[in-house]
Amino acid sequence: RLSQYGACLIQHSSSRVITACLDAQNQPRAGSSVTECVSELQQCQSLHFTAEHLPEPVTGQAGGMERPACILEELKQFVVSEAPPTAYYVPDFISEDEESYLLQQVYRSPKTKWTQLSGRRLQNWGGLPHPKGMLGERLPDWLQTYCEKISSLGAFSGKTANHVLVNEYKPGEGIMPHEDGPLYHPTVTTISLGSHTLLDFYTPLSSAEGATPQTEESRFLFSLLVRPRSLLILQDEMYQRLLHGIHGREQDTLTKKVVNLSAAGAEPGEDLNRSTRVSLTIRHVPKVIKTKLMLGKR
Ligand SMILES: O=C(O)CCC(=O)C(=O)O
Ligand SMILES: [Fe+2]
Repeated sequence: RLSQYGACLIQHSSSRVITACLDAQNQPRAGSSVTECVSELQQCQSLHFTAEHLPEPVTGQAGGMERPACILEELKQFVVSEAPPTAYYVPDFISEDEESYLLQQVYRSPKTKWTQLSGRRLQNWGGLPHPKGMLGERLPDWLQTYCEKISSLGAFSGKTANHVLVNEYKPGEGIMPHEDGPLYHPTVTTISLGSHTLLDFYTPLSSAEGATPQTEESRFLFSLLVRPRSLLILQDEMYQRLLHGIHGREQDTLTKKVVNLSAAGAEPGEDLNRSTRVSLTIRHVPKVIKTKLMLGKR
């Protein structure tokens, strides 16, 4: 379907919806043309079609006013309404069997895939994001499957995720407050394995001159409880403005500052002991330099 804005919405037989020429909020990007939409759709790694497959653009009053459905429709029930726009928390996104399988694959990877950092270790899959473009590397099937599954929810506006960071945190380990930055489509999706954690959110450092020095404590806003097997999706302000981090603790006491307690099936006052948590951070890097090895494949 083509709206008057030139946004494409393709409904697959499998009920997967793919869009092009939409912005991060899934609103039609003003002025996008049919040619642009076709070219964006062709870049969609899971799709192969040409302009012939597209219907004639809808013009005139009658059909023209209609807006394409938001592709995150089925996710709306999972919005964390107490957080700024937009966080989706999906408990039990994967089964226990899938969790064991994914952990098995993570620990089966060659030792050389791990990079030890202070406070965690990580595996990088898909290539190293770079301002000039990422030298794309084919993802292993066990990650590709989940990239496709999450992308089919519309998390990346019709694009398919092509980059995965695997982080491993032992109890007491964490990650400093940071932004994920501009090399990614502004959506981050995370599957948690093995243990819960609290993801903490912070206001950015004020750049105002003469502002009183801000501490991490004064910039802290709230936390999200992420349970094993859950999926977390962050976009809009949650991605673009706030910083996120994980405090290195061995135990978490849940307070009202954890804004998704009920969705995560927890109560204020509860204590949770951390064990080893492995997270899959799944994102889309728009700028990719295709290598010979990738051409003709995905
Ligand atoms: O482990 C997590 O959930 C967060 C990881 C993260 O923030 C990152 O890799 O950028
Ligand atoms: Fe991050």
